[in-house]
Amino acid sequence: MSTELLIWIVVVVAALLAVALVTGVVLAKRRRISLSEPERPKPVAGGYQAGGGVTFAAPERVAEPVKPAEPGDTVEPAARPVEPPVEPPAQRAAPVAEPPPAAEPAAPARPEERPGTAPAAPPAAEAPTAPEPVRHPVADRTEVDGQPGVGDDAAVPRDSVKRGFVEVPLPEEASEIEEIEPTAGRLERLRGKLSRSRSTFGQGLLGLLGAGDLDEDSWTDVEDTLLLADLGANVTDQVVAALRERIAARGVRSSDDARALLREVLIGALHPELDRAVHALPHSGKPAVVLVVGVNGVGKTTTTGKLARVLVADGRTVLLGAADTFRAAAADQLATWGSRVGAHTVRGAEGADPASVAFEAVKQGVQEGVDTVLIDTAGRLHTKTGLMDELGKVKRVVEKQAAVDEVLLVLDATTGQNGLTQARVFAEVVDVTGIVLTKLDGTAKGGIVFQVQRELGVPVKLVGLGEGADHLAPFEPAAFVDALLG
Ligand SMILES: Nc1nc2c(ncn2[C@@H]2O[C@H](COP(=O)(O)OP(=O)(O)OP(=O)(O)O)[C@@H](O)[C@H]2O)c(=O)[nH]1
Repeated sequence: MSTELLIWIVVVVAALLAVALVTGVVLAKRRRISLSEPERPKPVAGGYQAGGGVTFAAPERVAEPVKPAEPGDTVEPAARPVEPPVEPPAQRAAPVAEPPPAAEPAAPARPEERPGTAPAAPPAAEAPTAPEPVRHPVADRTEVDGQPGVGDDAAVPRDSVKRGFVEVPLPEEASEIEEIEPTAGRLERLRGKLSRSRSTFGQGLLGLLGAGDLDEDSWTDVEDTLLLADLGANVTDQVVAALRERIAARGVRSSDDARALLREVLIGALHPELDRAVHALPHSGKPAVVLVVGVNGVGKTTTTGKLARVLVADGRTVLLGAADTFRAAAADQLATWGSRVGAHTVRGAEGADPASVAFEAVKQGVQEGVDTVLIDTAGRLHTKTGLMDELGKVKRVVEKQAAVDEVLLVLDATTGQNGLTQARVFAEVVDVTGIVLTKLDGTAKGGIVFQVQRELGVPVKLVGLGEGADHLAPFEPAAFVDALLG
């Protein structure tokens, strides 16, 4: 081989090596670029199984672009202008910035006028006339047969003058943020709390079905047991029909057979396929907004606090909005829950416009970049129109800042049919996306879960099983039925 040929071979090999080297560097760079894609601080789409056991999700839909906050945003064009503030009660006055006197209607209580407060709901363009300030009859608790009234049954006038948003100090911070019990398997762990339901419902049915041949009288007893446990006529018919059909097809020879069959039918009646994720994850660069609605006393504030704990335990940041301005203690209660988990609470003065507090809460939530804003609302309105007006306004005003992802209707399981009546009223006025059934520990009528879901066509997502801070569990049909059957 000539020297010249050797030189050519060396040159060609060197050139090939150089090309390979350059290609390698380019590919490596490309790979680095795709790797260094700006990391999202938090997942913004799709759901995930929370380590805590409650499933949280961001909504599937792409949130519609929301309008930036503009002057006049807190009040719809047709809505009443922000009215002059009422003097706060003396006992609450301490560090609360004094609102301007009612005699100056053109200067409603606006947060930007207070030192250290971000601008909130600006007043409507038109200056309101000066109506006589009227106090909310806070002491009035509307009761119907011992139950809180709703819709036309409630009697609290809402035409009183509303005060604007007022920043007040939070109750003393808890000395240290509390340890939060993991929520995985909570329903199982709280199984004992359902014992009253269990004895009436599960054990009674198992006794009847496991007793051998069932005659018409036995089926009537099965029906009665289901009705007594508050399953309601429709669900009872459905469950009995399914049991009769399957027993005829397969027969029941042992108590294990009876248990397996009953379990299968009851789980089916709870529609395990429904999406029970709580839509509380941020999306489109904004916090998720969860409205908690329901009549007074059902456990809205407690549930909001417990839910904040679950989210915080799951590594989320939460801001609470105390839009239940009807009762000052409700805001104190919520702020205390917040301080226990390190969540900030935005609140207004007693009797303030709930929509302005909700607006301010979501605004601050967006500014602070929190994951979730939980808004506790009031449910004391004297007519269905009043309820619709107020909840509709809260929702509309909030949506100027960020989409409302979840409307959780809180129902007290111990109120039976009254709870269902409330549920129907709320479902008519606001688009309920999930139900929280509280006080299941205090009733022998766990069957209300079946009825509520069927009536509203909305899944029960969470259940309250006690007054304890961690007594809120995700609703899982199979675990619930197992708890009932013992
Ligand atoms: N046993 C039991 N009690 C509960 C549960 N959830 C809430 N409670 C209690 O129910 C009572 C009322 O709860 P709140 O959270 O104040 O109810 P609310 O709906 O916010 O009431 P208002 O602010 O008056 O509208 C409190 O004593 C709670 O401790 C539960 O799951 N089980």
